Amino acid sequence: MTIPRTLGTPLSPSATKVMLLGSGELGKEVIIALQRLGVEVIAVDRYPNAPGHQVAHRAHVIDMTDGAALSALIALEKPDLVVPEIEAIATETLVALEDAGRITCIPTARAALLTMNREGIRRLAAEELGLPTSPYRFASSLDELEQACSAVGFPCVVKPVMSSSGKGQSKLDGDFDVAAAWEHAASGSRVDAGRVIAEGFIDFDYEITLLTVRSLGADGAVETAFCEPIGHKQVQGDYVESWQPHPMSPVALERSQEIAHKVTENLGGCGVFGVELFVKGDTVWFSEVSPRPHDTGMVTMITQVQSEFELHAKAVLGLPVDVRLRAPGASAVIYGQVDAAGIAFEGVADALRVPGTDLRLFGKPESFARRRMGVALATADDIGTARQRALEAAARVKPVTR
Ligand SMILES: Nc1ncnc2c1ncn2[C@@H]1O[C@H](COP(=O)(O)OP(=O)(O)OP(=O)(O)O)[C@@H](O)[C@H]1O
Ligand SMILES: NCC(=O)N[C@@H]1O[C@H](COP(=O)([O-])[O-])[C@@H](O)[C@H]1O
Ligand SMILES: [Mg+2]
Repeated sequence: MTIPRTLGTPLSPSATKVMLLGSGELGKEVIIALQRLGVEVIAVDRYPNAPGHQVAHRAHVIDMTDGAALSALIALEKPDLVVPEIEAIATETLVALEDAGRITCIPTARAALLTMNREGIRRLAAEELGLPTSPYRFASSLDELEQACSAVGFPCVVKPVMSSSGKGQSKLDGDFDVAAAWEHAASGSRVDAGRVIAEGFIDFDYEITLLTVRSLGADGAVETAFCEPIGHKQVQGDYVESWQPHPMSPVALERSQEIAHKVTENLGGCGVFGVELFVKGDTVWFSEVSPRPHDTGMVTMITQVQSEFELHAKAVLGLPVDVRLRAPGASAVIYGQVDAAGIAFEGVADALRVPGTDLRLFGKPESFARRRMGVALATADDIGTARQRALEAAARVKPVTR
């Protein structure tokens, strides 16, 4: 791992160049944080005018799952750091380039490869690291899925091995649901691997994202820091609300940090990781991990001294980080609600009249009813009030067609 420890001037021969692979709402904020440090940023996504494209020095549109196209773009731009922002990338190409010493991938190319596919990260966590997870089986056909579901038992959750934000995911209450779940998984997979995971349903009290930051200390050794736990609510596998700090028993917090430490240490490198955990009483299960800022972590834009995006930008550049909470707060998602290009947002002023609130509108060129187009943020003295404020602000923003 080679992390640049001096920073140059953008658009000059001394520039420190960072390439984001994926430039959605999360990448946009990482780019803004990097720009503030005078980093030259190259934003890549699968479609033009992605949110991060709009704030970067240069933008490229490629199919990031095409290894040859990815390799050619990296050869053209020669970034000091390659920062994956989504999972659907030709990660084997990243591993090959990193092995050949041609790139430094954040946090590591192996982390990007393992977390792209649920099978990679689940087998690592459960079988190699011995972390507690839901029972699981993998299946590559409807027959295999039927056997997998009866092995893990009902209710269970079926997901494509390659998908995110709940796409292609179903909860099954009995064996009558299996064929529909197989079909749904095929439609929601981001790369058609024809493979799914069946997981036993965990009846948790609550779920959290534990943002875990690996950064370099003064002696050059990697240090691990944990943000306050983020609680969240998911609908159909997609986050709709998050808040920080989520109250936890000392034992559950300690177990969560132990799990997060083990998995992030194994994945290695520097940067922010979003460790997803299910909690019931003092029992904690590992669910999955993003080796990058997490959607539920958008709340940190209002709650923390340094948001998860600033933490990521600093950590990947080998700079010190500060994970302190500033105030309790919450986030609520603003969905597109309409299917149209170039939508407008009414009610923004009304939304910002809710005390303690702020907004992010991502600037996605095309809206879909269930596409995340923005987020409302709120602080308050307690998370209950912060959640109400964020929900109220989000509800006041009305996407309309123009
Ligand atoms: N085994 C399970 N038991 C109970 N609930 C589950 C289980 N698996 C998933 N869920 C619920 O579905 C949500 C989404 O699942 P998961 O994180 O695996 O999907 P994802 O598509 O990777 O989402 P994202 O990319 O947004 O993290 C979880 O946060 C949780 O609320
Ligand atoms: N759970 C992962 C996640 O939230 N990823 C974020 O969503 C964008 C894709 O949005 P889109 O599907 O609307 O283009 C990604 O680029 C990333 O910022
Ligand atoms: Mg998840």
